[in-house]
Amino acid sequence: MTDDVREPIRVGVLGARGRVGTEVCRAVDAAEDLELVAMVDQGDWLFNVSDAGAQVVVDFTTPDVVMDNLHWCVDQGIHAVVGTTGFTPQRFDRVRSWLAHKPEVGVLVAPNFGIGAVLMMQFAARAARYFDSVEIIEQHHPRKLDAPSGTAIHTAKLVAEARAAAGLGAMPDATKDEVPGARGAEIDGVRVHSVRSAGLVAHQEVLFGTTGETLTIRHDSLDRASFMPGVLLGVRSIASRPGLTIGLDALLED
Ligand SMILES: NC(=O)C1=CN([C@@H]2O[C@H](COP(=O)(O)OP(=O)(O)OC[C@H]3O[C@@H](n4cnc5c(N)ncnc54)[C@H](OP(=O)(O)O)[C@@H]3O)[C@@H](O)[C@H]2O)C=CC1
Ligand SMILES: O=C(O)C1=N[C@H](C(=O)O)C[C@H](O)C1
Repeated sequence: MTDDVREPIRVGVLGARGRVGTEVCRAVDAAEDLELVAMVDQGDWLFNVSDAGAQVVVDFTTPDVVMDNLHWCVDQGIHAVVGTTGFTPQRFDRVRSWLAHKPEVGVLVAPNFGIGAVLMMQFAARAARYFDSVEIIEQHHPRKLDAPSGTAIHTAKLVAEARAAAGLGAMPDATKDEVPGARGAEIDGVRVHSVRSAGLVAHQEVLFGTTGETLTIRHDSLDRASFMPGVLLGVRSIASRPGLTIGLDALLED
């Protein structure tokens, strides 16, 4: 009989002193099958991560530094689980080009690691074909750097794809006179409204309307602990998923 005792996965955290990074360090530290080997924040030496033998990096930093971090991880052959926002189709293409030289490396970029948020996006995509109108209202804490949120942008893209596949055209809207910004930002033809207020964490409503009825799909992250089951799932899965994975959806179906 052999003992099936696996070595813990060695994890480095980038953005370790940030709001989410702090929570990630706590969650990794508390997991018996994971070992927190490096905590790196602004001004720290990135090579601490490779020196510590990290197998997986978790990045919750800022949109302006995440690409350099990710490029470094791929070059080092370290898998990456990324929650930082700011990803565009062009950025994803760059990540794919780096991975072409390191086909064994896995990178997961998820706009939202909350399981409820993933379901909210899936439900919104499913509902989209049945409604003439849809608008997204995202609400976040006031220290957030980007607007709209990555989750709102991703939701808008999913909804727009579903509407296009169903042959739906432009949404009804008679607005002629508009104070700039009053109708929100337009992402792939979907209006997105961003609220920033003290007291909030991360919240989103997708509001659908058609003749005589509306449907509101709402998700609330009331605590950053809500992102941790998704982050840990990513950390445990990414080594067996070489290449680029976008969104948590595929991992939830494994
Ligand atoms: N996908 C998801 O589920 C979620 C994604 N997010 C996203 O994660 C990101 C971080 O959010 P949040 O934790 O609230 O932000 P914070 O500003 O609290 O944390 C970011 C941290 O990264 C640090 N940092 C800056 N540059 C570097 C660098 N080069 N190397 C390492 N660390 C660095 C910052 O330091 P300093 O403050 O000194 O600049 C800060 O401590 C955002 O893009 C946010 O939208 C957030 C929640 C969930
Ligand atoms: O900055 C945040 O807080 C969050 N960022 C992500 C986003 O932009 O969608 C995920 C979540 O909304 C929290």
